[in-house]
Amino acid sequence: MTARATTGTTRTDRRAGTIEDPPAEGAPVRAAVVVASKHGTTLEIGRRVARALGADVPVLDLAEDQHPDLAAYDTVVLGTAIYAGQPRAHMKAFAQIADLDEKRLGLFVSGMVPADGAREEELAAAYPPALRDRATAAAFLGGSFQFDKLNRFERFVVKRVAKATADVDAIDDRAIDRFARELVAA
Ligand SMILES: Cc1cc2nc3c(=O)[nH]c(=O)nc-3n(C[C@H](O)[C@H](O)[C@H](O)COP(=O)(O)O)c2cc1C
Repeated sequence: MTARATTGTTRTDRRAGTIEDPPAEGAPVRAAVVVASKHGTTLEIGRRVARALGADVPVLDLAEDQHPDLAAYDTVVLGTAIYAGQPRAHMKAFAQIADLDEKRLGLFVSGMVPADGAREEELAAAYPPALRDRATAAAFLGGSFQFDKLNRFERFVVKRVAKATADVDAIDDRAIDRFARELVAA
């Protein structure tokens, strides 16, 4: 499996397990965003978070069994999509073993449950308690349905559960800005 590391837009594939091109020597950038996305929305949110944090913040789309080396970064953001109330399995696995003790930490989830729904529960369930307790910023940042990316079963679930029959963009840019500001203010 390869990983995709990007800075805001598109970069070429990267070697699994590392973020190549750490910040250039002397550059002020010390943050990285690691996401687990199935259909691309969490990756897009990760890119927006990265842009809000500054120039040249890399975004890594985590692949299965991947353990990116984050030693070069003092600030790390983890983001995962939520399916059936659960985070992506490979983010769950990575969050359990990643060495993030010394990092300023941001945690987010991408989902489409409505505002009066289980957002806090989904966020709370997505990451280990030890990470949640010491996260500087943690937030539900919205999501989207893009029907052309969903398989037949997923379309069925979305129509049935979310009552959506066409694309919905509910990425929460205000929450993204707030999240990034909280993270850097600490
Ligand atoms: C089959 C299916 C199940 C989903 N289940 C949930 C859910 O339980 N809670 C939620 O908040 N969002 C749920 N969503 C919405 C996704 O989390 C949302 O579309 C997200 O932005 C997808 O991110 P991705 O494109 O990075 O995979 C579901 C979407 C699909 C297609």
